[in-house]
Amino acid sequence: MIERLAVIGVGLIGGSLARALKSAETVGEVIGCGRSRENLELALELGVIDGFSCDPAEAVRDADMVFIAVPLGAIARVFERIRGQLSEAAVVTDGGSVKGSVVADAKRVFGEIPPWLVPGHPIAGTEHNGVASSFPELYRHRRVILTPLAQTDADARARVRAMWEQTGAEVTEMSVAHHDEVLAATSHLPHMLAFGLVDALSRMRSNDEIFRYAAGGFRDFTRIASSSPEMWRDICLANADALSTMLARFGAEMGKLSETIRREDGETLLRIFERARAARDRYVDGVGAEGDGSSRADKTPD
Ligand SMILES: NC(=O)c1ccc[n+]([C@@H]2O[C@H](COP(=O)([O-])OP(=O)(O)OC[C@H]3O[C@@H](n4cnc5c(N)ncnc54)[C@H](O)[C@@H]3O)[C@@H](O)[C@H]2O)c1
Ligand SMILES: O=C(O)C(=O)C[C@]1(C(=O)O)C=C[C@@H](O)C=C1
Repeated sequence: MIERLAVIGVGLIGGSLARALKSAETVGEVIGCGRSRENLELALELGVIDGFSCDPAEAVRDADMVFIAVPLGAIARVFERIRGQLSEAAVVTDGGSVKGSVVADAKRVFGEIPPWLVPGHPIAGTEHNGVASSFPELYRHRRVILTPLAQTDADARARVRAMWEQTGAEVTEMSVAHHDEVLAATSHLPHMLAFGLVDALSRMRSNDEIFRYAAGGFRDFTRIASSSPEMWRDICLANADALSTMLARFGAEMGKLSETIRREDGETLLRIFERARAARDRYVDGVGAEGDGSSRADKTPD
C-alpha cells in the first residue's frame, strides 16, 4: 500500500498510473504536479489526483512513492527541484522511454545514483497525450521494464515492482544499456518511420491527396505519427547513439529492398515477405489475445 503518491507530470502515463492504483485501492492519496495549473485542475476534476502543487519540492513532501512522468528533457529539472526535499521513506521511479539519460541526469544532479531511485519504463502507451487520455487499464497485461543499478536499494526495487504489479503489469528487469538498445529497435525506430513517412509524403503530395487515397494500411502504419512531437524530440535526443545505429542498419536494409525491386527479382521479394510475415505471426501468437502492449487507440477518455 502506498500512503502518498506524488505524480510529477500528470499526463497519459502519470495519470494512468494514478488511475490504476486508485482502482486497485492500493494508494491512499495522490498529489499531482506539473507545469500547467489548468491540466492539474482537470486531473483533480477527473478524480485522477486528490490535490496538487506546481512545485515539485512541495509535491514530494511526505510522499512515500514519487513517479516522474514528464518528457525526458524535463527530468533533470525535476531532480533539481526535489533534491533534499524527499522524506526518509521515499522511493523515486520514472516512466521515461530512455533510461541512459535518466541515469546520467541523476548522476549529474545528485552526484551519484541515489539508492532510492529505481529507473523504470512501462512499455504501454498511445498516440494521445494529456490526462484526459489516461485510463486505468493502460498497464494491464503490459510489460514494465525496471533498470535498477548496483547502488539501488533492494527494498526500493521491491516496492516499485509491487506498485507496477498492482496495475496488472508484468515487471521485468534489464540493464540500462540493453534497455536503450532494445527500445531503439522496437519502439523508437518504428516511430521514426511513421513520422518520416508522413512528413515526406505530405511534402511530396498535397495533404488532400494523401488523405483522399489513403486507406487502412496507411492509417495503421502511421497511427503513431500522431504522438507528441515534444516527447519524441526528447526520446531521439536521449537515445541518439542507439537510434542512429538502428536507422543506419534499417536504411541499408531498405536500400537492398529497393535494389531487389529495381532488379524485378520476384523470388527474393517473396522470400523477404514470407520471412517477415512468419516473424510477425510468431510475434502476434506470442503476445496472445491481450494484444501487444500497444495502444487502445479507440479508447474514449472518461
Ligand atoms: N506516451 C507513451 O506512449 C509513453 C509510453 C511510455 C513512456 N512514456 C514516457 O512517459 C513520459 C510522459 O509521457 P506522456 O505520454 O504521459 O506525456 P504527456 O504529455 O501526456 O504528459 C506529460 C506531463 O508532463 C508535464 N510536464 C511537461 N514538462 C514538465 C516540466 N518541466 N515539469 C513538470 N511537468 C511537466 C506536462 O504538463 C504533462 O502533464 C515521457 O518521459 C515519455 O517518454 C510515454
Ligand atoms: O502504442 C503507442 O502509441 C506507443 O507509442 C507506445 C510506445 C511504443 O510501443 O512504442 C511508445 C513509447 C514508449 O516509451 C512505450 C510504448
